[in-house]
Amino acid sequence: MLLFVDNLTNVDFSYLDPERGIVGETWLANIRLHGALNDESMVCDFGKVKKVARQWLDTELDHRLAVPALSEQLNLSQTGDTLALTWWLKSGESIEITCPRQAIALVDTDILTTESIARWCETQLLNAFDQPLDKLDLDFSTEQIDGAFYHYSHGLKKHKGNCQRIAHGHRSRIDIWRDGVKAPQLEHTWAERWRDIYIGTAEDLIGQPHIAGADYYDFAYTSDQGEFTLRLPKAMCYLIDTDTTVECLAEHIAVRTAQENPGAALRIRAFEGINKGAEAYRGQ
Ligand SMILES: Nc1nc2c(c(=O)[nH]1)N=C([C@H](O)[C@H](O)COP(=O)(O)OP(=O)(O)OP(=O)(O)O)CN2
Repeated sequence: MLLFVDNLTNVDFSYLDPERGIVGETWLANIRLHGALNDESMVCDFGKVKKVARQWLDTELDHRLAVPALSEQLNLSQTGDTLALTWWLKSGESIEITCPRQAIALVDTDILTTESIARWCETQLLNAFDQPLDKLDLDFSTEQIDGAFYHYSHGLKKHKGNCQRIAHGHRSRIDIWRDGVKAPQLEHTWAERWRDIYIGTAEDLIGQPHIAGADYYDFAYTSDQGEFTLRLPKAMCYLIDTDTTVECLAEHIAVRTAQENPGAALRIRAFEGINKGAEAYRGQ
């Protein structure tokens, strides 16, 4: 018998890609369990399926940076609870991160895709259920977005929860109205500006080294979970003067769009992942 739960949960995280760098993602998880009926005539109680699978995904993938542990482009070392990694990009540039172990999902594959991450999750999720199952399938899908969206990564050092991790991210829709009319051109400007971007807070910038012909930004902060550092090519970053909560991002988009469109009445609706976000206004 096959049991399914669609839209089980969504995971907001980032992953390392050889060309795109750090990619912020929001994926919807769907699960299928194969097994015999128990004495309640169920493969597994839906309540238990949701609780076990959501808890595992929330702990092991959500708000982490997923790293392909078997890739030749990765150098990884662990000292105590601190992981240090260098990710070599196809361009020859690199990304360097040090952070607490809990901020990273080490996926035993050489390339990260929806499929390879799903297979990794399936193996471990099967063990998370304290009952025999013949098979467990997981698949990830993305939100259907007709208009513009961007993938961004960030870290909120003041957040008490897992958003303090320096490189977790989101796939987020952006809606903009100019003088009361939907403005796809302005939305696409932001989608392009924030395509696969790391949005950094200027006060977390501790250096701007020039290494082997490339310009980098160094970010660092200490938060409740420990010390975080991140070095990445300047071209993969966008600096803002505030924290990077979605409230601040909506406000930033409003300010810059107003500067670029003097006199326009603007309504900015910025999402963080799926179904949530913040609005900011100018000239209304
Ligand atoms: N008002 C705000 N609250 C939070 C913000 C924010 O910008 N403004 N940001 C975050 C984090 O960036 C986090 O990544 C948000 O992810 P989310 O998965 O939605 O957070 P939760 O864990 O609270 O939600 P789940 O439904 O459990 O996934 C947090 N808050």
